[in-house]
Parts: sequence; C-alpha cells; structure tokens
Amino acid sequence: MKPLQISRVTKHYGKQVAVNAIDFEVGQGEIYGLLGANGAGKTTTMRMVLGLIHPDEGHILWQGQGYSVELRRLMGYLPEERGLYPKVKVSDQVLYLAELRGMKRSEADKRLRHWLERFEVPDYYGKRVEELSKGNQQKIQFIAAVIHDPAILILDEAFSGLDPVNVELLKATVTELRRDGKTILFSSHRMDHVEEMCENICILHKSNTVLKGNLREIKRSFPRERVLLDTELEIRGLDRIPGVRSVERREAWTEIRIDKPEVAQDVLRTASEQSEVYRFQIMEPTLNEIFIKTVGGQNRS
Ligand SMILES: Nc1ncnc2c1ncn2[C@@H]1O[C@H](COP(=O)(O)OP(=O)(O)OP(=O)(O)O)[C@@H](O)[C@H]1O
Repeated sequence: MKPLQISRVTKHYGKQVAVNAIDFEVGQGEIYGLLGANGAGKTTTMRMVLGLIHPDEGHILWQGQGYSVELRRLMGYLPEERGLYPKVKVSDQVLYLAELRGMKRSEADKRLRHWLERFEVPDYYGKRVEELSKGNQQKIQFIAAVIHDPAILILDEAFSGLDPVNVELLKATVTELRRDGKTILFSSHRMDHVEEMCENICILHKSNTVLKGNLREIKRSFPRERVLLDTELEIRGLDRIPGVRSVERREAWTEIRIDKPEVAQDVLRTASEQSEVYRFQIMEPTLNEIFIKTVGGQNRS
C-alpha cells in the first residue's frame, strides 16, 4: 500500500461542496499530479493533506496514521499564494520556519546556506525579502518548504512566475527529491510540467474526480487525432479527405487534425500518391489536449 492515502474525502464550505468524495494515493519516490481548472478543489485537497483544514467525510492517512503534530513536521508546503514577510531578513524568516518544524537553529543555518549556494544566491542570506524579485522570493519560499527535509512535499503551482532557467533549476530539484524517496503532491496549470514530472495524475473538475490513473495509460486510452507529415513535395487535397478537421503548414512539417484514428491511413495514402514521404507520425494526445477534452466536455454537460 502506498504511504499517502486519500480516501473518499469530501469538504464543504457552507452549502458549497469544494471537494467531493475524492480518492487517490501517492507512493514514496513519486510525484503525483493534482490537476483541475480554477476552483476545482486542488488547494482545498492540499490543505486537507496538510491538516490545515479537516475533511467532512473520508480520511487521509500517512503510513496508516491520521493527522498529528508530528506528522506536520514531516511535511513541506509551497503554497500558491506566496507568504513571506517583506520586511524580515531571508535568514531570520527561513530559520524561524525551520525551528517551527523542529530543527535546531544551527543545523537549519547550515542547510539554508547549502540551499542558497545550490540556487546560486548565497548573498540573499542577509537581505530583506522585499529586496528580492518575485521569482527569487519564490526560490526562498521553496527553500523554506524543504529545509527540514520533509518526507511529504506539497507543491501548489511551484513554478509559476519563474523564468525558464529557474523553472529548470526547481524542476531538477524536485526530481532529485523524488529520487531521494520523497512523496510529492504537485499541482500545476502547466500541463507540460505535469507531463514531464508525474507518473500518476488526478484531474478534478467542480470538486469531482473526472480522470485518474497512470498518465501513460491515460494517454494510450485517448484516440490519436493528430498526424505530422513531412514530404518532398507539397501535398494537395489533404483538407478534402473525409474526417480531416484541419491542415496547418509549419516550417518543417504539416500538422493534420483528424476526427478518428483510421483517417490517418487516408492521409498517408494521399501523401504517398503525390510525393516521397519523409516523415509520417501519428501523435499521442498531449496532456493539455486530454485536459481540455475532459474538463471542456464536462463543462458542456
Ligand atoms: N475558505 C473558503 N471559503 C469558501 N469557499 C471556498 C474557500 N476556499 C475555497 N472555496 C471554494 O471551494 C472550491 C474549490 O476551491 P480551491 O481553492 O480548492 O480550488 P483550486 O482547484 O485550488 O483553484 P485554483 O486553480 O483557482 O487555485 C471553489 O469553489 C472555491 O470558491
């Protein structure tokens, strides 16, 4: 059994259901993707895992145990809304938070210096938070979330607002934490990040689970409706093939959207009748396409 179990968890705010009977489990050394449109219930779920709010129904267990103060010390949280005190020095703030998690100040100080070096910002140690850019404040908040070496890490939109270099830096760090055996709950609106990092996902929509499982298997279960084609000569009449939805010519290839997978063979036949075919690839749907199809479809119903 995986160490983090979320079972039939429901949460109401007044009459409104924020999370409705959701189930999932996260393994050690796993980054689990919690996805959903705005207001779907992701933050509410994360706050329940953290024990900041409590489920009305269902239960959340870590290694078979319910919430406790000791358990809270095993958790690291990067909230979506960044919450550092602007006037306080980086070192004072992070060391205070580390002590709250049960660390000795001297040990926390060593770890803070290590992380600042690692993020190539050692000179931030004595700066006030307000002197740092938004993205760099986020790096500090990330350090505050991991300084006590938590077993469970909860990352709500961890990479938002970061430049591409810092996104890569944090991505590599999170991947390393997974390798170290951490249990990581990861929420993001950036489907490419989720696709890159998560093995299993759960998509919430209006408080309900609409899709859940192994990402690779989910992708295989969706029809392949996109073809990439590169030919020596330009192909005429692609858009007249029944079942072809759109034809977009790009610099290096043509992208063809089709109604159903079988139409791909008609595309290949038409192309090879007219030219040598350099590349013909039937593409798996991206997570972004799956998300839009799933959540968009639910919106229409
Ligand atoms: N403190 C609260 N009081 C009342 N309703 C709340 C509260 N917090 C969240 N909600 C409601 O619960 C639902 C789920 O919100 P939640 O913040 O969990 O969504 P989310 O998936 O994290 O959204 P986003 O992507 O916008 O951050 C929403 O309808 C929201 O309005």
